[in-house]
Amino acid sequence: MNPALADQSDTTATHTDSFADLDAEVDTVGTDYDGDQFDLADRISLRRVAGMSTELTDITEVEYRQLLLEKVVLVSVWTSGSQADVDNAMAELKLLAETAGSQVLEGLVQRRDRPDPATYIGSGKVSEVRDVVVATGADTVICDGELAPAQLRNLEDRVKVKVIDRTALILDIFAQHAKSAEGKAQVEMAQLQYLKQRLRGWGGNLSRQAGGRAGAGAGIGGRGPGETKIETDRRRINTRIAKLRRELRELDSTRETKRAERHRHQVPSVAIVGYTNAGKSSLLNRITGAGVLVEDALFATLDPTTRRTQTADSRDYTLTDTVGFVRHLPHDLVEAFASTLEESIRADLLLHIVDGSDPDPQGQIEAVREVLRDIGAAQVPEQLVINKADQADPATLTVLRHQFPDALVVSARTGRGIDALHARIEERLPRPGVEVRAMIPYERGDLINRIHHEGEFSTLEHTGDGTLVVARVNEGLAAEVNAYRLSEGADTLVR
Ligand SMILES: Nc1nc2c(ncn2[C@@H]2O[C@H](COP(=O)(O)OP(=O)(O)OP(=O)(O)O)[C@@H](O)[C@H]2O)c(=O)[nH]1
Ligand SMILES: [Mg+2]
Repeated sequence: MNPALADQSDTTATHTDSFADLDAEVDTVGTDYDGDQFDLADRISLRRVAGMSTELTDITEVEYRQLLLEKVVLVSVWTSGSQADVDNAMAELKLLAETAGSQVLEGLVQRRDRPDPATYIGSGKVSEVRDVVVATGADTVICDGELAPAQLRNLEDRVKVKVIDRTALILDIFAQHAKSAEGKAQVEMAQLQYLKQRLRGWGGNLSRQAGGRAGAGAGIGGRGPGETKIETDRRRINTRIAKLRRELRELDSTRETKRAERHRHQVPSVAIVGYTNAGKSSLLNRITGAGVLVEDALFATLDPTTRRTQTADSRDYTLTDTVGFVRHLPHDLVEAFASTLEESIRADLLLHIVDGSDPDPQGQIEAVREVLRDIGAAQVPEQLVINKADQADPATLTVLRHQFPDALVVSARTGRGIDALHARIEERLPRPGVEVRAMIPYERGDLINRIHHEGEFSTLEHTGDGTLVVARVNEGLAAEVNAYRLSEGADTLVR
């Protein structure tokens, strides 16, 4: 082992590997055993060494952490779980980094009981990361997880390139993908909230300043030329957040109007939720022919799309495609996307789509359910739908079927299982609550039409006096149909 890499201060074993050999054996135990590390030179000889390093000379350049990811080194701390878990997590981080537009040069994993409070990875390992950064010409280090501002700062000071965490990475992907005014405002707000906590020097500096100024007699609001950049930035950020919040409230009221409209007509709603890239948009397209963007990319969909469609027995319902979830979805994002996510909370049924071909579908299910709990949608009835059956390992499908007996197995691509899915949606949609018996005159064809879309017929008979109807309808429609009610007591409230 290269002595320069030996780290006496770390008591945990480390495994360092590149993505080319993520499958390599990892040693698991040992206190000061540092793992079967490849000699750095060997490791690097396997990869293209980038010609130039974009080292930052002035640390203030990274102050704002505006991301321009190009050549990155991934760093992760492996605290629990199996080798497969850590591989999956690293593979996902790699996919996220690539989705953000960067080229991944190396993946480094350190096994520790918990991340180092000061530097995330063991402080001794930091110089190893620095070596890799220099040797590969990486310009960014991405850490898996959400790091404390001080951890980011310490790491950045020592590896001397930009260091970002998984949260910032996800925020960046969202920023790149946001298209609608609402989506853009939501992402910007989340980014600003994140940034606000991470202005360099924030904290100590400010209190010193405030004390100094108070002593000099400057009152609250009397911020003059003497204020620090950090303070100015913080105020600018707060002003911007307040403005975004107002904008979002306005945008939300438009959505609220539409939602109220649907509610008045009591159209049942189904929301498609699930892990990112599970095939939610594909399924919306398959069911409604919506033509929504489908992409083999994480977070392709950020704006909810709602389509009206029908069950086989002609009842209308709406189907909404939503933003995908991911493990450890940044809390600021969940908060900023609250209005978008509300579509799910208010739905009558959630179609929870799972990618059956993923290495860890159970992990995806758990992560999605966690976010659902977080946004208060845990009470909404959920239908699990295992997608990509055409691509999934049959053995995995068998296990999933066993574990989740009510789940449906489908393929949005081939159409397999879609009929059963239609039937299941029909079965689980809330039924209209009022049964009516009425003789509807022929000039009220509009009522028949509405019952067709909003209710369920059990009898529909054309007679000399009009159309004899026995049906279940919602309360609003029942009030109108009641004008032609056949006999007292024939309609009963059945809830
Ligand atoms: N083999 C196979 N691929 C599928 C299936 N359904 C979707 N895909 C592919 O999976 C990728 C993601 O599909 P999307 O429908 O965009 O997934 P999504 O859940 O909407 O993803 P985000 O909006 O990014 O969260 C695309 O490349 C699809 O073509 C399926 O049943 N089988
Ligand atoms: Mg999508």
